[in-house]
Amino acid sequence: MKSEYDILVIGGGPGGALAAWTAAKAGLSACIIEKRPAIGAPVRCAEGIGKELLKEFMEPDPRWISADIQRARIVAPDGTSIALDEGRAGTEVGYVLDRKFFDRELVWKASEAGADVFVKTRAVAPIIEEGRVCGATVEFCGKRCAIRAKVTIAADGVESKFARWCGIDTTLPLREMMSCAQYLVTGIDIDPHSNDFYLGEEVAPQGYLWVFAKGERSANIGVGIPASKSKPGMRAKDYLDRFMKERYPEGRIIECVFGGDPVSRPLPCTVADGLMIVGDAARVVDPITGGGIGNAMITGRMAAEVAAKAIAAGDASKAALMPYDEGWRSSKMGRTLERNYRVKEYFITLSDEKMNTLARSIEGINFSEITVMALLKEIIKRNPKLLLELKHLKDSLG
Ligand SMILES: Cc1cc2nc3c(=O)[nH]c(=O)nc-3n(C[C@H](O)[C@H](O)[C@H](O)COP(=O)(O)OP(=O)(O)OC[C@H]3O[C@@H](n4cnc5c(N)ncnc54)[C@H](O)[C@@H]3O)c2cc1C
Repeated sequence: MKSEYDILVIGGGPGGALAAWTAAKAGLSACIIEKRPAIGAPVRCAEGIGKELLKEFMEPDPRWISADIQRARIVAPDGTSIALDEGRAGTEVGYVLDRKFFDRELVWKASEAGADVFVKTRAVAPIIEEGRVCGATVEFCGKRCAIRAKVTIAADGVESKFARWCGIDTTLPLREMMSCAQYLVTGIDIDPHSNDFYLGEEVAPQGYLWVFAKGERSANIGVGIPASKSKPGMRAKDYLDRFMKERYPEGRIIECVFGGDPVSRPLPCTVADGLMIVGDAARVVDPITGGGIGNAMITGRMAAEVAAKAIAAGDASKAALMPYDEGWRSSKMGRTLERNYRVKEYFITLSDEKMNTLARSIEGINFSEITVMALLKEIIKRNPKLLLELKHLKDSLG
């Protein structure tokens, strides 16, 4: 293990992999450390990703795609179903990945480009000198050593501690952390090309339940509810078990996933002297869908591009790294995150009755685009009084 790199990346998920891959392609020395013994496992994700977003990074490969999704269904509390069909529409449906292989592929690409990769290697503390982050103390097989870097990229996911250790306030109210439970289920009758979303107080209060096809007779079936709502007997797992019993009693559970998903605004600042924060650690997760794979990749790539320029100029100060923070915030991704946060804050206040009314108002419509925006515009068109309730969203809705 070398003790000095241009870029040290903490975490081998999609955000970290893209940061290291981009840095290595730019000719920088880069290293990823991952605390788990294997990249990509265990999976803590429903594995859905948009097609266009994925293609920005890689051509889809059947080795790491479990299902090609062509339809989506949103099911309101009273069973009213809004069908979205890719044949007639754009592409916010996409693929269901096999993240065990997908994450490995990304890290493999980083390694092929020249990045070093160390698994079972955990960052235990930052190295901070004169207020500047200069790398991390890492633990590997019980031994500790220092890895110094011109820029350290915290890509340590939802449980991120690194940024906090560097003095950044990363506290998150419980109501903005989704508590999730998911089963990989086989032996069930499903539409193998559909992703379904169920809403309502009975299935997932202030959250949603998903059935994401994983193949002909398999699906990721999961529930996310705000951690603040999770109480004995009303945890995400309880809602999931009830749904499974009612809908898929024949299903065989071959994998369980429990984890958190932030649905907050992103961190107020994602850079410091010598430090950049990407992916879930920066909380760039879509507050409506809870999706963060693509945004982790976008921020990972963008961080490394800015870091490369800063290193070339011999200046890795906060000011020199700031174009990363400004860049993603003003990008389409950053604007969508802000808009969807506001939309989510409104939608979690809706009663089941109101959700049913809104769903019924757009039932049977042929959408020309499958996007949150398209759905929202149609809902507003059919329920103009909503505009009063959504006054604060007017600017972002355009
Ligand atoms: C139940 C569930 C379902 C989800 N479904 C979807 C979905 O369908 N679509 C979607 O887009 N997103 C989904 N997400 C979110 C998605 O999983 C994340 O947004 C995505 O993985 C973020 O990538 P990342 O690289 O930022 O972090 P991660 O993928 O979490 O990677 C971070 C890595 O850092 C490592 N690490 C942490 N601390 C250290 C340390 N101190 N030292 C070394 N390594 C460390 C971790 O072990 C981990 O491997 C879901 C999340 C959950 C919980």
